[in-house]
Amino acid sequence: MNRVTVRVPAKVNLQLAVGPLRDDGYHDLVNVFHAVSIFDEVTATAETGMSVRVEGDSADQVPEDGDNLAIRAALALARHAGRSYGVSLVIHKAIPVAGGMAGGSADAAAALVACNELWGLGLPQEDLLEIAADIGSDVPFALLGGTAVGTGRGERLTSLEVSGTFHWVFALADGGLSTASVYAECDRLREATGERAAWPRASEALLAALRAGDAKALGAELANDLQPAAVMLRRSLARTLDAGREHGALGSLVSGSGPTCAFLAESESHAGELAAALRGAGVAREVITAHGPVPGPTVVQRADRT
Ligand SMILES: C[C@@](CO)(OP(=O)(O)O)[C@H](O)COP(=O)(O)OP(=O)(O)OC[C@H]1O[C@@H](n2ccc(N)nc2=O)[C@H](O)[C@@H]1O
Ligand SMILES: Nc1ncnc2c1ncn2[C@@H]1O[C@H](COP(=O)(O)OP(=O)(O)O)[C@@H](O)[C@H]1O
Repeated sequence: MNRVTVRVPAKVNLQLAVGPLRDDGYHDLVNVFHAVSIFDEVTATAETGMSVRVEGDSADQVPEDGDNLAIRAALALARHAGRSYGVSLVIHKAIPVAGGMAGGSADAAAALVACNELWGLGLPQEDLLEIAADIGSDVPFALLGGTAVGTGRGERLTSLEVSGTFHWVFALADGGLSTASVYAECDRLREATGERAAWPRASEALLAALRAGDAKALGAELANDLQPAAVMLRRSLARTLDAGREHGALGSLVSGSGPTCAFLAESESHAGELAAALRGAGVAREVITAHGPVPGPTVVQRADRT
């Protein structure tokens, strides 16, 4: 077998509590991650060198060199194994780029899973999680999927118990936002307003809503400390969020560092109606529906190269 294809989901953050800036330039977080049914696919084929090609939505905005997070993941795995393996990676993108839905982290996680299998390494999840944390704060969750709370810079994970399925609408924006700039804007706003960053804590009400599968209660608890910063950097998001509330979303928030906005619906049919209303309101480049939680990276095809 010399070709493996892995499907990997996007995430939305249900709670993102941002603590003070640390000496290493990161922030301590309570980050409740939730994997949703928008998927990239990464195909890894055995080759002598390392290469990456990107196809699909906004492929032109993704680097096809050593800056690509999937290639960085493959290199880190080869280094961990102590061998100079090669691989050609083809990424089919559907997750919005620089949209606060961790598409790059998802591709890195998919590359770890695909190359672990392609190269016959058989490394346990524990080792992959450690390699993942060195690539980016969101990459460990991208390996795990489902719903989980991340502490530290988001890399220390505990899976959460969730009942049922939640139905979401995502409003995709034109262009992305840089994660580092949004954290920096959050610090700037706090300094300007004299607000002291509290030590981040998980919301018990949010965790209870997840356990109970109670969409209404979850909608009321959605919270993102990066939202004011994302809205400050992209003023049009305020109108997008308002439109979701006006059209009956149970809860609305910016996903992570944005600019994608997420709206929680009561049911699959409500999500369809809400999506149609948001399209009609003209407040987004594109509006899509999805559900969560979904599992992390999944091998969808193993084949011999033809
Ligand atoms: C905000 C979140 C929410 O899940 O993701 P996105 O919404 O961008 O996808 C994450 O915290 C992003 O995680 P990730 O995109 O992996 O960030 P990293 O590559 O580790 O860091 C990029 C930059 O973000 C800032 N950063 C990141 C994580 C953290 N806990 N504190 C930070 O201050 C730092 O400035 C860092 O240099
Ligand atoms: N495989 C990849 N997919 C998407 N972006 C990538 C990838 N590898 C590197 N990047 C870079 O990472 C940046 C942030 O990507 P992404 O993970 O999509 O957004 P976010 O951090 O907002 O969730 C992009 O602007 C791009 O330059």
